[in-house]
Amino acid sequence: MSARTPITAGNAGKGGKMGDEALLTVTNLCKTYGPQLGCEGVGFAMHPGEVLGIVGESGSGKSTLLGCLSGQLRATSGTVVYQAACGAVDMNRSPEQLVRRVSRTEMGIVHQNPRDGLRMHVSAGGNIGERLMANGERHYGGIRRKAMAWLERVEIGADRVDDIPAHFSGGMQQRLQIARNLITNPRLIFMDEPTSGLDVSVQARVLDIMRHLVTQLSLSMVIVTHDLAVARLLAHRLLVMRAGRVVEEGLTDQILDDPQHPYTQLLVSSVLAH
Ligand SMILES: Nc1ncnc2c1ncn2[C@@H]1O[C@H](COP(=O)(O)OP(=O)(O)OP(=O)(O)O)[C@@H](O)[C@H]1O
Repeated sequence: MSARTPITAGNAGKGGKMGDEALLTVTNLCKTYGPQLGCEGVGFAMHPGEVLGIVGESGSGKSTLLGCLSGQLRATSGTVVYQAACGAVDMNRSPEQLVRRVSRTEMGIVHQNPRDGLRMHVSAGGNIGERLMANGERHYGGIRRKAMAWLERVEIGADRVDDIPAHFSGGMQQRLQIARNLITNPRLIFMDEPTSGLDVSVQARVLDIMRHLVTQLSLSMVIVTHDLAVARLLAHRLLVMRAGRVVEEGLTDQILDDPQHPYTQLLVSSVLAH
């Protein structure tokens, strides 16, 4: 693997403010599906306030890695230790109930397909509000007010609060997913190709909103994308994956401006050629 400048508090660029203690520490992570390799030998540490991009071609293991990091998939071996408010939690070995609780209260997941992250026939307000209820809020009026404020924050009019996501455009559905995930003040957000199904102009708006929210809320984020422009815009640091392994990692601008690994060079040059 080609490794460069380790990320530290202070060299983040892109306005990131990072804490010293790792939020996520991944060691020798491996996931297989029967005989099929998902990912192997993955290790890195991620700090609070950091945006980590995972890039690579289709089938390189990006979604598998994201699934293991977020506790949605159990790894075959290795560890993913998340520094939760209650202490360190191994997302792969801790009891499922604890992993689910930490995931619900401290993490958020924005899926590539809004159908995986939204209830399409529940109102927009209901989609956002149920996250607050799951975390113990019971005051209906307060939940509705907060839901409407978050709709405005992601540039969906508060007057759409009673509409169902099935009646929203693709860009609105992704912005609703973002609101649903951020309303509970998570510390760590996972995004799996959040803009890949959208038109370029719609993508730009969603990315702009994400960029502002990440900065405003000092969020930590892991974003999977095959789009290097998205990675350049949002990520402080990149992991480049190929055939299940991380082949290069480093600060985003360094990797994209001066790729060291032949595979990364190919990836970058194929984008420049378009
Ligand atoms: N449920 C599964 N059962 C069997 N093999 C799987 C499963 N999920 C993923 N794989 C395999 O694991 C490898 C990595 O797949 P993964 O979906 O993580 O890649 P990816 O980089 O996210 O691809 P894409 O960009 O196309 O979503 C592939 O060879 C894939 O076929």
